[in-house]
Amino acid sequence: MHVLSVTPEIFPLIKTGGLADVAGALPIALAGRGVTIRSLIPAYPQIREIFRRKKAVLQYGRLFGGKASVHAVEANGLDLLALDAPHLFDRPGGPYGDATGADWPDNWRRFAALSQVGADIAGGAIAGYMPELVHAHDWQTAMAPAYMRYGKAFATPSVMTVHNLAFQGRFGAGIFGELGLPAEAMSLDGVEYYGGVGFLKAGLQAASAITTVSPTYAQEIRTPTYGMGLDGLIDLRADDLHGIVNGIDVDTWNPATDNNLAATYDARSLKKRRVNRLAVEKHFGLDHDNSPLVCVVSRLTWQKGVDILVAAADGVIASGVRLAFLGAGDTALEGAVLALAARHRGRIGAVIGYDEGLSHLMQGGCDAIVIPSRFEPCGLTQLYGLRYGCVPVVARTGGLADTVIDANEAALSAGVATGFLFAPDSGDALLHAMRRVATVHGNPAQWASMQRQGMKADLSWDRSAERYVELYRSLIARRPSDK
Ligand SMILES: Nc1ncnc2c1ncn2[C@@H]1O[C@H](COP(=O)(O)OP(=O)(O)O[C@H]2O[C@H](CO)[C@@H](O)[C@H](O)[C@H]2O)[C@@H](O)[C@H]1O
Repeated sequence: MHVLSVTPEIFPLIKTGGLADVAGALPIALAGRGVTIRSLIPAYPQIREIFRRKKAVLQYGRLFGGKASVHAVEANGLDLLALDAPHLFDRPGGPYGDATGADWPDNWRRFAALSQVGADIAGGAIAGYMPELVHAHDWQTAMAPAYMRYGKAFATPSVMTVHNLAFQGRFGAGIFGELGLPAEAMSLDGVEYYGGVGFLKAGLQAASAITTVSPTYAQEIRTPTYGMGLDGLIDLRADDLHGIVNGIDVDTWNPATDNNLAATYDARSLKKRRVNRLAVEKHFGLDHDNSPLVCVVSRLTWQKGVDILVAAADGVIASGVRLAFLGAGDTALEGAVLALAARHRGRIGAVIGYDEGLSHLMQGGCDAIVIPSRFEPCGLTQLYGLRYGCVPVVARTGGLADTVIDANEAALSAGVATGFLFAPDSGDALLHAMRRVATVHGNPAQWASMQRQGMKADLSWDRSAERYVELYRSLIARRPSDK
């Protein structure tokens, strides 16, 4: 089975969040199951470096305002098709904005171009390569199914995965003329969205199937509370909606072999985590004591609810817990976290920035990881936490609710608890959960048993990979007229 994945990020080459982890892991997880995935990604500066001398497999005299070409290259075990369009992608800064974090004003053009090329490839634009299905990720590539629908590849099935409904790619109606779509596409069942153009909306409408990254979130987004304006459309497509929980790369995230740790360990040698804890304490300027050390590794945005934790922090510290923050994002939230650390010297530490290695050390050294998200499609950091014996303390929402077993009395006595759940969007509930953390942590045998229980969980891609294969297979088997 040949699948073209169209993605704006792919781990380990370019990552701003969890989408990259998933786009990077799926091709490898599916390779042993008879599915060959090629990934089309923009040639950002760091990607350009790896294909310098490769011949183009596809060329455009003009693609959204400039010359472009597609280059096939293998890197890190991934089969990549890099879209080199220097006028769109060869810029300093991040994939979506400049160094200050401000979005590029032509993002609609950049990601329409990526999607258009995906649809062209689906239509046979690369000699000798004809994908049987296209898999798009989030708004940045959501126009691929739309371009397919109105172009040559109208009969090729497509999957639209929602990693984050909060980013929808909404633009003014004025861009429509430049998208190169037929006039009829500017309609309710096309790309039109509240009078403008909606990229994600267009993808959700056009794709043969929609997936999101956990069963609970798949149900949540059919409701106004979580649907962010798209619930009506998603609910209409409920028969084509699938919730497939993310796996993790259990080789990259393995405490027994992880080079980022001061000491490696496994479920039988949990005591060695102390060495990592000491390293975290040093790095964050925290007191050395036996109180629970709880970390945050997160983008600092409204979604992640870190502001709720900041507001409840005085109470959290009073309950005897220490906090270590690693995150970047909203400037105001970054400032609030730094101010908190200054106010609770020794009890709260903060590093503002993105540091993959440090995130591993924190999972390997902290006692728990707190994730107070307002909504969470799946969440990966709680899965890394489970794998590393860093007990997840999570809001009961989306994928967090699907992957953590709360340490209530019944679960504790049955020995099946793996973490702590609390009602989302509530500082009181969060504080109560932290108090429970402090209590259970005070019983080392019980705590260690929870850690081991989490470490036993199967977090690999095995089961979910099988579900993607089944979905791909069923879509490919459908007649085009059933689409
Ligand atoms: N400052 C920092 N330094 C180092 N590493 C950092 C970091 N901040 C975040 N990370 C890392 O980035 C990734 C974030 O993954 P998440 O699943 O938490 O969220 P994200 O919201 O980006 O992804 C969206 O897509 C994913 C994938 O489908 C869904 O799991 C999720 O719910 C959805 O919101 C993790 O690998 C984490 O370790």
